[in-house]
Amino acid sequence: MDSSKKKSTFSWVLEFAGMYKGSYILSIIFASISVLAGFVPYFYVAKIVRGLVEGEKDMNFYLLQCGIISLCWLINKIFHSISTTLSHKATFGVLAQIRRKLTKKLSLMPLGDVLEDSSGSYKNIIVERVDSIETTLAHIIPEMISNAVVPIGILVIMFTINWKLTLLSLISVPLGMIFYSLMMVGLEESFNNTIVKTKALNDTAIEYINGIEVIKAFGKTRSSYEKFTMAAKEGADCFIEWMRRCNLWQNMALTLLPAQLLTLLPFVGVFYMSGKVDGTDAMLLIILTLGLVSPFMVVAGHMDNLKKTGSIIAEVTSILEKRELIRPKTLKKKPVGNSIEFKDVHFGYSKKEVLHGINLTIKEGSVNALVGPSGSGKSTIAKLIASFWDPDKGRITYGGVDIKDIPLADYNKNIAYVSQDNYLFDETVMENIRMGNPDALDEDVINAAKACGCHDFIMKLEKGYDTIAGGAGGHLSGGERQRISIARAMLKNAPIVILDEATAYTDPENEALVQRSVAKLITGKTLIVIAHRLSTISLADCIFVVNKGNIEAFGSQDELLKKSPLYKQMWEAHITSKDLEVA
Ligand SMILES: Nc1ncnc2c1ncn2[C@@H]1O[C@H](COP(=O)(O)OP(=O)(O)OP(=O)(O)O)[C@@H](O)[C@H]1O
Repeated sequence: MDSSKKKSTFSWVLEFAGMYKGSYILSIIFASISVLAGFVPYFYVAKIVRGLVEGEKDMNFYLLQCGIISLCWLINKIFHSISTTLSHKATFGVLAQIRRKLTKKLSLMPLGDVLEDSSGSYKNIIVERVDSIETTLAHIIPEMISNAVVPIGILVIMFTINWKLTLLSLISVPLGMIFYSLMMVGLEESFNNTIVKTKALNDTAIEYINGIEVIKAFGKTRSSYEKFTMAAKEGADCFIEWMRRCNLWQNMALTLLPAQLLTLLPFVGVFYMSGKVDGTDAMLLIILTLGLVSPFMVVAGHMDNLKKTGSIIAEVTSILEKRELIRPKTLKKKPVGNSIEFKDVHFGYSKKEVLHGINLTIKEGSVNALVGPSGSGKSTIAKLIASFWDPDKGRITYGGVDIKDIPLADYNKNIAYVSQDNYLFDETVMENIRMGNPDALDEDVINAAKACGCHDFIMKLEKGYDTIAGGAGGHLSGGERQRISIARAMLKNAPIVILDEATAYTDPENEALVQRSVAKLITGKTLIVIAHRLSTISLADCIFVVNKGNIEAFGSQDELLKKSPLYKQMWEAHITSKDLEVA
């Protein structure tokens, strides 16, 4: 947030404008001409007035003035339209650039950091929040600059006509500025508060919608709805509070700042009566004063929008400044084999360390299991292997090379991560599986699906492989979703498979099907499985017992039963629960 404050909105926009800078500059030039053409008619109106006062009878004189006024009006409209079109075009380019940078940033950030924030909140910033600055950016640059220029031009002319009356016409401005400053006191805080509350409302809405199944199943509809309505009320309250704080000052400022005519008229009367100004100049001053008001109001209106844009820019900047996984672009040293080694690895979420010096070796082609009590750090170890984050201390090597020295894309090719909640995109089933290997032919996809026991149920779907999987795979059952994600991993054909063992779909039929597809997936691979049911890993080459962020013991099942009291205890508990199931 801070760094955005160092830069003005304009310099920030220009930074993103890139190839569109020219369009913005042209837009400003066209807008300035448009505004100029907008205030030239005041002179010609004054001329008409002078003609009427002085008894001019030549019709052509009036027709000429009217012609010029019409021409100016036409120029004003046409140039304004060109300016706005150019500015809109440039702004869409800038927004596309911002979105490209944001999505690129997400791909460079540690995956774990991306997953930690709700996907809804990134979507909200990338799509909606960025979109909401389009109108402001498109209008603000040409309009604000040109409308700021007009009052200055008008004032210069007014000063040349009669500087005393011009100064007197501005009496209300300092007063208005005082009220404007009062309005600005605490505005930043109130405004930021509205942003925080609106974001909270947005997150609560996303949570409510995403969790609707659980909410209904556990009868939490009322409390969850209350949380949502509370967030909505707090959102509304902070806006009302903001309005309440600044309403009076804002109205005073908006009344006084453009009130030049009110102060000018009595003085013009006095000056005219005492012969210090003639009728034409008096008229001209009155007409020019009218021309001060509307550009001024446009600028004032944009100040508010500029503030909103500033806060969105701060949100975008805060994402762009997030930490990245630093990886080289090219591979300096080729890994030898597919072994993985942790050397004194420490890792923590935020400030709390959860892994305290892990040392482990996963041999190429071996079957490995991570077991241990809930919260002991099994998933964290698996996610570090998958490069979701970097360790805070220590090293993880792949084939003898530190994974920090391997380009991320190269490393990712070696890992297939199959979790319980693998995401299915709102694409066809065919494309969802093909994501494992974008170059795979339809035939390869179908073969992978067959190997994972998906083919039959896919063929029974309304459009077979062309059926849309639905948001997060919602059109498919849990077991079906899981088998599709296993097929996707199989198509990837990565040498290392990390399997967050499923516990969710444990009906016997599905379990057998999932186990069979897993067996096909892992043939000849290095497997790391986070095991919740010990019977499934009893034959593993190496079982790592994770406890409180440490590897307490490792070895085969037989070895562990002898040397690890924790494992023995877990195994006995598992056997007992199996017996109970059978009984
Ligand atoms: N994203 C996160 N942010 C903060 N803390 C986290 C995060 N993920 C896990 N933790 C904490 O880190 C510790 C280890 O969690 P981890 O998920 O690795 O354990 P686990 O052994 O896989 O647990 P389980 O068997 O219940 O899945 C726990 O204390 C957990 O609360």
